[in-house]
Amino acid sequence: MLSHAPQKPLAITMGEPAGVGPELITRLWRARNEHDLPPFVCCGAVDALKVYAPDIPYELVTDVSSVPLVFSSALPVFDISLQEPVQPGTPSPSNGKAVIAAIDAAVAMVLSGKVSGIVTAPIHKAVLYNCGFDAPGHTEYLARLCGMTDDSSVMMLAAQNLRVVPVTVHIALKDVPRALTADKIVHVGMVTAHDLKNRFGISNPRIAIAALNPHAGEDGAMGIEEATHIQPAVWALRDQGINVSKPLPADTLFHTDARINYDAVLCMYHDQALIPLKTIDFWGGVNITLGLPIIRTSPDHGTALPLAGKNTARHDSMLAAIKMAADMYEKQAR
Ligand SMILES: NC(=O)c1ccc[n+]([C@@H]2O[C@H](COP(=O)([O-])OP(=O)(O)OC[C@H]3O[C@@H](n4cnc5c(N)ncnc54)[C@H](O)[C@@H]3O)[C@@H](O)[C@H]2O)c1
Ligand SMILES: N[C@H](C(=O)O)[C@H](O)COP(=O)(O)O
Repeated sequence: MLSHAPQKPLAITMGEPAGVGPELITRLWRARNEHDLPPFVCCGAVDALKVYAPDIPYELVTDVSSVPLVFSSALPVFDISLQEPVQPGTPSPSNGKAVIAAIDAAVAMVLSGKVSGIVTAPIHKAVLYNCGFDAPGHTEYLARLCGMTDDSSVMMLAAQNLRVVPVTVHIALKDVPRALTADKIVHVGMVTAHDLKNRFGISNPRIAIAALNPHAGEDGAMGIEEATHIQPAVWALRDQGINVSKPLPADTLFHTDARINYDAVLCMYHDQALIPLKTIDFWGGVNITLGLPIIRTSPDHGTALPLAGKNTARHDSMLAAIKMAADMYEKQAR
């Protein structure tokens, strides 16, 4: 790890302590040299980490500037106490506040320039909702912590040869048509084009637009949203110089040859985007929040509660999320 010694660290939030997050963080600290990982600090409860990896050295840090030095010999932890002991696989609502506090701490570190970006381990959303967390997920909560409105950040998931951006995210399917306004599609398209240029180095991003309805509405016979909202958004984005397609039938957008034609697809709802992505590369997929003044990545999987503590959960996606955050920071610093 000497090659990374002077590098600004990343902050990794522990996520749900009863899920697979803490186990993956400790496992990747052990494998830091094998994967040539940049230094990172875990924002979370050292007691949770010890449940999964009692045998590794930990060092509690309050001053993040020590992290690069500590990292080679111990896992640096910005410790946040839990209310209750961790039982792998069984989240405790009493620990919800600590889960949120870990995210708050990591964001404070990145906003003050002490870390280069944040990687978030998965949270158990239903548990957090029950203890007062009123954002749908990290994506919106991070916007709020950055002083922006919830709907200003944009979710993108990236895997090998595919990037998908859901325009509507964590809402019931029945509410999608109402939520899908031309303004929203334009906002998501503008943020996506901007960040593909500035954070991913794609000078003229090609953005495919998925239709909402079968056969892109079949001239109105199978739905009108293409004509009323999606096509007007396409015109508005083109007026801004953004390279977007017309609304395309979603069923033929994701096969191998189709994927060559674009750098990202704007999808109209959560599963239209995430099913192809997680089918093509569940293990390697990374969730990135666009539109923020900070770098944030995350594995594309959730808490996988039944696997927690068994040491069988795969770490590929968490590893890819760490590497992507480091790459994004390097690109930005150039
Ligand atoms: N970024 C996030 O915080 C985030 C992302 C997705 C889901 N979640 C939350 O996670 C919870 C569970 O959601 P879910 O069941 O839909 O998705 P999940 O990803 O936790 O699990 C889906 C399936 O994939 C498997 N899986 C997940 N991660 C794995 C890994 N690392 N290795 C091997 N197998 C793995 C699980 O065992 C399960 O069969 C929900 O509360 C959801 O809100 C959080
Ligand atoms: N929609 C994502 C998924 O299913 O993988 C996930 O819930 C991420 O949400 P946040 O990153 O906003 O927590």
